[in-house]
Amino acid sequence: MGSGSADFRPLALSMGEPAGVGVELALALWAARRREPVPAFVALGDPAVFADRARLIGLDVPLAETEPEGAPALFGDRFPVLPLGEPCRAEPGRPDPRDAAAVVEAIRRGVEFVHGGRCCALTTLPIAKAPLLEAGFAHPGHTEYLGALAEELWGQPARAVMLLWAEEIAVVPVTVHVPLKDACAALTTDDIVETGRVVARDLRRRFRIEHPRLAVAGLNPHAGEDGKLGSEDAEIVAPAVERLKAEGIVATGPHPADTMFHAAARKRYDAALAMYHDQALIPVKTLAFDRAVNVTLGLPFVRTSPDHGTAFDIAGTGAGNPDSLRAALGLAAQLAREPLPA
Ligand SMILES: NC(=O)C1=CN([C@@H]2O[C@H](COP(=O)(O)OP(=O)(O)OC[C@H]3O[C@@H](n4cnc5c(N)ncnc54)[C@H](O)[C@@H]3O)[C@@H](O)[C@H]2O)C=CC1
Ligand SMILES: NCC(=O)COP(=O)(O)O
Repeated sequence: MGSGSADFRPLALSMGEPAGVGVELALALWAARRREPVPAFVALGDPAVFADRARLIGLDVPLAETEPEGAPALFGDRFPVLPLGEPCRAEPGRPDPRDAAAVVEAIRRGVEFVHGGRCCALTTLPIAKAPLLEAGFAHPGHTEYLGALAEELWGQPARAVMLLWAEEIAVVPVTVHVPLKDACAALTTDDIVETGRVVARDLRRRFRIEHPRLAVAGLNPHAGEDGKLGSEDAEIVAPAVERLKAEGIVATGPHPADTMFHAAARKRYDAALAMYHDQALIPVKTLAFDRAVNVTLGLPFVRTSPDHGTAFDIAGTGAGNPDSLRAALGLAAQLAREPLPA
């Protein structure tokens, strides 16, 4: 199915939050694989979570426990799953912080499989941040954790950057999982420049855009209105744009964020750099909620995710739309196939 021939390494698919919608979206995509092929993956997590959810939503999905190497050949007939961690306790829609270790383990093992050449890339099912943080997890999201894992396993510094990508829009938040008041206070010229460098490099290397055009948003209304509505645009953002340009990166801004995302404006850039999480994610989720993919740039491997979260309100109903996960799996397989230019 898709790349489900035995010649291909599978994608690693981490279980995500076992109470969330991700589990059933993966099952639904597998169940529909003959109509709409998906790249072969191996799900990493508690097999009972997948089996119970399939039963609950009325899908006939035979599971097969396997190591990654066995997944491509199995994929046509069985849903491949590699058991990890302890049995999970969550019920659909009701997360249990005692599952945190298993959730984190699935992500870590996925990265290890990619590092070891046993999987071609990682796609993550959504996690809920609160139960993980409650259980003592040290990172506010996958992005930050993946940066730390990359440094640990590859032994080189990694600046993990969140890109939300769809055909019609691509956005990058410079500050990510940070409370808004702290994001404003923490924003620095260096952060914008370093993020811009990663985006320009990876759009070129991974997305094959030869001269990526970056549009940098201002922080304040009307990008500060000549300093009358805040000084950060002139003092922090504008110097970052100048530094990126001086390095030969095509960058413009600071642009008033409210007028950067309409159709004509989006034609002028390949990615928008936003100064905080919602400035980036509101436009992409408004325009392309069921298609957009979260891609982590700046890593020595490919990681994608659907753009949405755990959707506890519909978990266990079978009503979730799997299209963003389908796009995430497809993009991961596509990016992993492309050899990286120097
Ligand atoms: N990549 C990840 O791990 C992500 C995790 N999250 C986490 O998810 C949790 C819930 O976040 P929310 O802000 O509520 O966002 P959410 O995306 O989980 O849900 C927002 C709304 O969209 C709907 N929705 C989401 N995915 C859907 C799908 N596939 N089909 C149909 N409807 C869908 C939900 O039912 C809900 O009404 C939080 O803990 C958040 O941290 C959020 C975004 C990404
Ligand atoms: N809102 C996007 C999001 O929270 C996803 O973050 P991550 O877990 O992929 O870092």
